[in-house]
Amino acid sequence: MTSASTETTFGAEPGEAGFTAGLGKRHAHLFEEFWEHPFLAGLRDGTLAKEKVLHYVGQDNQYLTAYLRCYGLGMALSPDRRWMRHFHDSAAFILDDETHPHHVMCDYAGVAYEDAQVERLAPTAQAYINHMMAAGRDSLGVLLAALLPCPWTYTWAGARFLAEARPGPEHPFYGWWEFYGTRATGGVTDRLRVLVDGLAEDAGAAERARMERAFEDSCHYEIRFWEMAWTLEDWPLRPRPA
Ligand SMILES: Cc1ncc(CN)c(N)n1
Repeated sequence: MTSASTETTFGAEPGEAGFTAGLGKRHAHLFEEFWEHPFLAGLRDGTLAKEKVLHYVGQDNQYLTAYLRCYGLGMALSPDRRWMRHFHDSAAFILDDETHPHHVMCDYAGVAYEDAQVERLAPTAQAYINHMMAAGRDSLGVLLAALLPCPWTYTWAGARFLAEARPGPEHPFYGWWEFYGTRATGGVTDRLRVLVDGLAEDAGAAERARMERAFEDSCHYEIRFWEMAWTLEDWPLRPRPA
């Protein structure tokens, strides 16, 4: 990508005819599946079992740590300082702001944030992380396409729930929905979409196809991440004969 096109892709709104708009249309069914998953339904109606919430928080903290490492890969692939500024600011958002939804969940479960942390990754969280890290060994476009469903699915669901249900502060997960559903957090998705659109414009057909596959796989992983928390997924061993 040239620095001239970098200039035009920072800070704008994603276009309706851009690459990511097409991704959103072609993979809309995955967003719906994400929305309908019982874990997210439980976040909507406030009935989630506390142990599922805590399983999610422990795994998600590790996931976001790995996501930050992917920003490090992005930093290494950055063609100029504007891109570096993007990764720097995005990392600060995760480190300083995105701990808030986890605190909301820990309050719900009545457990201190520090006590909700785990070291061992569940299979699905590990697989999602491996997928993002592999994308970081491809190109900046493939990396960012793999990273895009993370903010996009959550901010899309957050805005939808706030608009449809208008939850109040008495809702047990109000702070979680409020965080992901506000326009400020939605801006994270918009900025990333603009960057991916710019990279896709400059990419050849083969790279664009890898970008789409990386995006689609991450959408699947987002749904599986709910499933991991819902089923308390671990590394089970089959019972061995005595
Ligand atoms: C797995 C996952 N995906 C997305 C988000 C929202 N950034 C998150 N916290 N965790």
